[in-house]
Amino acid sequence: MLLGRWVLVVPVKDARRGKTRLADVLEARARAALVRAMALDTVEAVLAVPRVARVVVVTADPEVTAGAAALPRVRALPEPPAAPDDAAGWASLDRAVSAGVAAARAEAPTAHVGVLLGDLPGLDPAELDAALAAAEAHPLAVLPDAEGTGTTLLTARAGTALRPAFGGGSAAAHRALGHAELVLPADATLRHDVDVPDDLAALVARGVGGRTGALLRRLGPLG
Ligand SMILES: Nc1nc2c(ncn2[C@@H]2O[C@H](COP(=O)(O)OP(=O)(O)OP(=O)(O)O)[C@@H](O)[C@H]2O)c(=O)[nH]1
Ligand SMILES: C=C(OP(=O)(O)O)C(=O)O
Repeated sequence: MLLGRWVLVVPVKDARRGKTRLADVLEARARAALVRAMALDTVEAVLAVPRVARVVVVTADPEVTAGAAALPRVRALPEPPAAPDDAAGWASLDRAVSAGVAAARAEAPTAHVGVLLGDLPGLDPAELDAALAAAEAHPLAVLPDAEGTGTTLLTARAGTALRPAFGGGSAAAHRALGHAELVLPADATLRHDVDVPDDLAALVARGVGGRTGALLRRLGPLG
């Protein structure tokens, strides 16, 4: 039985290729471990949201797949095959998101669908619950990241098609595609994805827990 009316799609890049913008402060193995820890912490926070019935994780990463599949109400979907235009930029992320949305719609045709990026390890489930409640007022909605340029959450109500346009400037691109902007304070955990070393430092300063917190404590001072 559905707990809520939402299915959330969480895309996670193969950890061995992820978070390249953290390369100055973390070596490759630590970075891959961080991508995995952040992704699974994000999924666990989503599972704690009463409005969310199920989660679809789209990834080519074997450890994220195994970790996600071990969680209740989570389906791990393999990354769709690459296409020639992937090298040009964000096409592979949009393709992964679209595959996840299609799977969500096939599993639960009457559910609303949300896409949440998989690098929000400090996420407060109550904030996501409130944002999804607000999103229910709109056929399509977008929540910009803390800088206001990217997207952390993209939603489509049941029966409304979702066309993703992730990548640089995606908040404006999603608004142009008809997504109503959700308004949350700039310090909302839902707006704070981890992209660059300063984001990681801010996360540590706020006192992140879970797998990500344990890993960062084990790794010691960054850089
Ligand atoms: N499945 C899938 N997820 C992706 C892909 N590209 C990005 N993501 C995920 O989308 C979210 C936002 O991506 P970014 O912030 O650019 O993360 P990233 O690509 O690991 O970081 P950089 O290498 O620093 O650009 C993260 O959860 C990524 O894991 C992709 O091609 N496939
Ligand atoms: C892909 C995106 O994420 P980021 O800005 O975190 O790279 C986006 O915001 O569309």
